Amino acid sequence: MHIHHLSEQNSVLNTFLSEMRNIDIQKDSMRFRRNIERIGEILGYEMSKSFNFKVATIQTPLGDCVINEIDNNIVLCSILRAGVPLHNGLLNYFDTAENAFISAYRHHKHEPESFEIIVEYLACPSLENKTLILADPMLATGQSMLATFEALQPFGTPKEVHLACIIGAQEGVDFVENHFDKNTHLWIAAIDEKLNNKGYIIPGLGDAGDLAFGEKLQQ
Ligand SMILES: O=P(O)(O)OC[C@H]1O[C@H](OP(=O)(O)OP(=O)(O)O)[C@H](O)[C@@H]1O
Ligand SMILES: O=c1cc[nH]c(=O)[nH]1
Ligand SMILES: [Mg+2]
Repeated sequence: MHIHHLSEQNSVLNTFLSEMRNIDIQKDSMRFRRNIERIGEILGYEMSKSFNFKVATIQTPLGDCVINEIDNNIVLCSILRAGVPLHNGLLNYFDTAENAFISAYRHHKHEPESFEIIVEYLACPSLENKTLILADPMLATGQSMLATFEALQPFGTPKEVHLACIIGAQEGVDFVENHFDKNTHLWIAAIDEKLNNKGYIIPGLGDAGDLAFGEKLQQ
């Protein structure tokens, strides 16, 4: 797996990450969503450098201009709920991408420490020979990412796969590295130390879906 750990290099990305983690600033859900979206834009920009480009000639008002254009057919798939603002950020830059949505949520069974991943909703175009971007801000155990990828198998074989995340636990990064093809790219803003016994990333930021959209009742 090609791991691109973006906060290894200092940039304005650190400001957005810091605001998302900050227990006071993260209470502003509009800013929290906007920071996810802004990081989505940064992930998209960095990812685009690995795409294929083709030479094209466009006309300006003053003459012909030869430029390199992205030559990938992109399908952007995000995992509900917290993936929605990340999806929007990526779509701000890949504005002609096709789109897929999938629900994958943790269903806590009897003990709070144990959960299973439930996939219920899936809307997806053909993935055959396309560039698939799987977007989810949090990569904790990595199980949602893998469950999503497996649920997408009937829609075709993508030419390349990119995982777009904001914060991952080292354990989740290792998990996707072990379960995805070695040519897969992981674009991730920060890699944190560990998971706690409820599967939350430490230090992480808390529950990204709840911070973005409010707390939900457990089913
Ligand atoms: O790597 P994993 O251990 O699978 O955990 C990561 C998942 O947890 C979060 O979603 P959550 O289940 O909280 O749903 P939500 O976005 O609706 O809050 C997050 O957005 C990922 O989808
Ligand atoms: O730390 C975590 C783990 C999973 N999902 C979140 O939103 N946060
Ligand atoms: Mg959540």
